[in-house]
Amino acid sequence: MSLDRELVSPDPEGDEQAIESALRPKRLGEFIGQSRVREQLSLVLESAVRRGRPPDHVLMSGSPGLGKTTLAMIIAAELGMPLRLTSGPALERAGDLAAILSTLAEGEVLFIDEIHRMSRSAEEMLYLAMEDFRVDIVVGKGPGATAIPLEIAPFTLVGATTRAGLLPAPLRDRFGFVAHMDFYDVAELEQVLRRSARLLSLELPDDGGHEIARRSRGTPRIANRLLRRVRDFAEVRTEGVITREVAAAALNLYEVDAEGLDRLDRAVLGALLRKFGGGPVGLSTLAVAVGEEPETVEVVAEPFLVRQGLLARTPRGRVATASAWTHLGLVPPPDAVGAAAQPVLFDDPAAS
Ligand SMILES: Nc1ncnc2c1ncn2[C@@H]1O[C@H](COP(=O)(O)OP(=O)(O)OP(=O)(O)O)[C@@H](O)[C@H]1O
Repeated sequence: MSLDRELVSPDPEGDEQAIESALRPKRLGEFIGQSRVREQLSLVLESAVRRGRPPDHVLMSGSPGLGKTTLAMIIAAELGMPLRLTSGPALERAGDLAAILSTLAEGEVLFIDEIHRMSRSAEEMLYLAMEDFRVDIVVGKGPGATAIPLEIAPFTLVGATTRAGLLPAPLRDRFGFVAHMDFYDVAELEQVLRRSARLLSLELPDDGGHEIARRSRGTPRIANRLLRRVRDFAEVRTEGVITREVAAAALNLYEVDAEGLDRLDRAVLGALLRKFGGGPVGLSTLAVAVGEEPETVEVVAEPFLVRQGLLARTPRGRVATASAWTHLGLVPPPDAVGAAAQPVLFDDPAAS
């Protein structure tokens, strides 16, 4: 079945997950943006194919929805190898990982999403597997425990993390290629949207695409999601064409503002300004104030707010910039961090 038919029949509204996966680019040539990562990766892959050997292990870091899973699938496709998917939280015990590693075929690509959330014992097993293609199976407990070495087939590990800083150095150092995925610019997101609109048979004039792209928080997954919400609006309330006005009206309805900030972003900024006078405030306190987990605030909201120059991470805690005050229609205090000032970008545990 062609991709178009798969998407338009019999029930295209039925399964958003299926649509999202159908919209994934399948080969490196279709992958939009991240030009440096694409070029570097294509060299790594091509030389591996020429040598007939699995390429070095690949680590990808970046915010959620920037295309890490998509790229892992592309790596396997470009190598012509199967892909096995798992995630850090699923590898609670070393045995969970051993069960996967011992059944990998030669050259297979193993993708571990959220690799920073793997258990310590699984992590230690992975060191040996990555380096020597071997695992030690421990039999028995206490002083009588014995490690039985088990050869595994040479494979390529692709790890993805939203928080590269949390990966222990011994693990990070075992990756031969590290790809830092950045937020996409508006023109790149317009390209993503044009491609998705074509696959979904939607009419998306350039001005409509531009309006959705600039509200997509630099993230393809959000661009595709907003496109689906705007499509709903266009189909129900208008003739179906996604003009700039239609896109703006739909996104206002879904509480995505002109800069792309959503409810969580505005809640974080609102709490920072109204409850803490613009900061500095620690991450955990801020998270409690908005009723979210610290990790959600830190991984989902903050990177975009920092990039937009609305929030700064400082050694003393999170601070709102002057632009944050104006964005929420408030008057910045005279000592607010200037919007032009460079935010201090580092994570200080003392500030959390
Ligand atoms: N470069 C790209 N070009 C076109 N579409 C893309 C690109 N990157 C991502 N997408 C789209 O965005 C969606 C999300 O991508 P993906 O699931 O790979 O992100 P992710 O970084 O793995 O996110 P998470 O870490 O939250 O799982 C995909 O369905 C895909 O269609």
